[in-house]
Amino acid sequence: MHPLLERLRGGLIVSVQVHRPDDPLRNPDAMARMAGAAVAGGAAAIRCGGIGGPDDVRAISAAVDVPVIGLWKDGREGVYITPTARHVHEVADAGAHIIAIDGTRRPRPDGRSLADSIAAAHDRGLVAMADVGTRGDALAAVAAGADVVATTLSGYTPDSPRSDGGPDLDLVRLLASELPVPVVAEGRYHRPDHAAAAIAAGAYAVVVGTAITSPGWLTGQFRNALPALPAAALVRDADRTEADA
Ligand SMILES: CC(=O)N[C@H](C=O)[C@@H](O)[C@H](O)[C@H](O)COP(=O)(O)O
Repeated sequence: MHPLLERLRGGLIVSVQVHRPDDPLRNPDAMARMAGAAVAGGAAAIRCGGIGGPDDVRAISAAVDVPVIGLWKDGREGVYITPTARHVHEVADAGAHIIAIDGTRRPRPDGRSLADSIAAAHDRGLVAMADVGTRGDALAAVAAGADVVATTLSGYTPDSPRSDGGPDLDLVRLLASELPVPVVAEGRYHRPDHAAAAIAAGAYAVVVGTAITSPGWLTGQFRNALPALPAAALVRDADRTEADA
């Protein structure tokens, strides 16, 4: 096993990404500070890049002393997580140690294969993490050379419907019992007991993103726990009369 992966065994990997172009935190320096805070809290590694791509990976790689799993989300449909070998090279140039790559069997925007993208990571001396949605994806990704498999895309691909909004622990359990490479649990681990359950299910490490690094999401959790505001308090500006102004 790659020595870098040894550092992740049993650990919490924190995903530091924004998900919307208009997120107020969409800024490489803000992301680097968020990553620093996660490391101070005990993160074994940082997963980062997302729609910020190489700029965020560069800022975070310079700011933290734990392994950096870099990715670049380019596009919104189909294969968009580090979708081609060109994206792999740019994330590698930005300083990532591990490259997260869409590891599904769907067609890629440049018509090339997952094996090509993994070979690009290996050419740079880096670890290739395949983000999969199903057992079939995972087996194909290992055959294509993936060093580690993550359950990131379970619930986000047409052949992996999301059942209840929670994490896919069944897939973690299945892959951990079958694959010859480490399996990382990722996707909708929103509570500490979810993360513990992932390790108990055989995950090598667990990634938590939204529940730690999205203040907007966290705010919504608290707001939604409060009783609904009375209708009178919900009058919108558009509903006000001139006399109100
Ligand atoms: C499906 C997809 O594009 N997942 C992305 C992959 O990097 C991120 O948007 C997620 O935040 C990340 O996987 C962590 O998951 P969660 O935020 O649920 O803890």
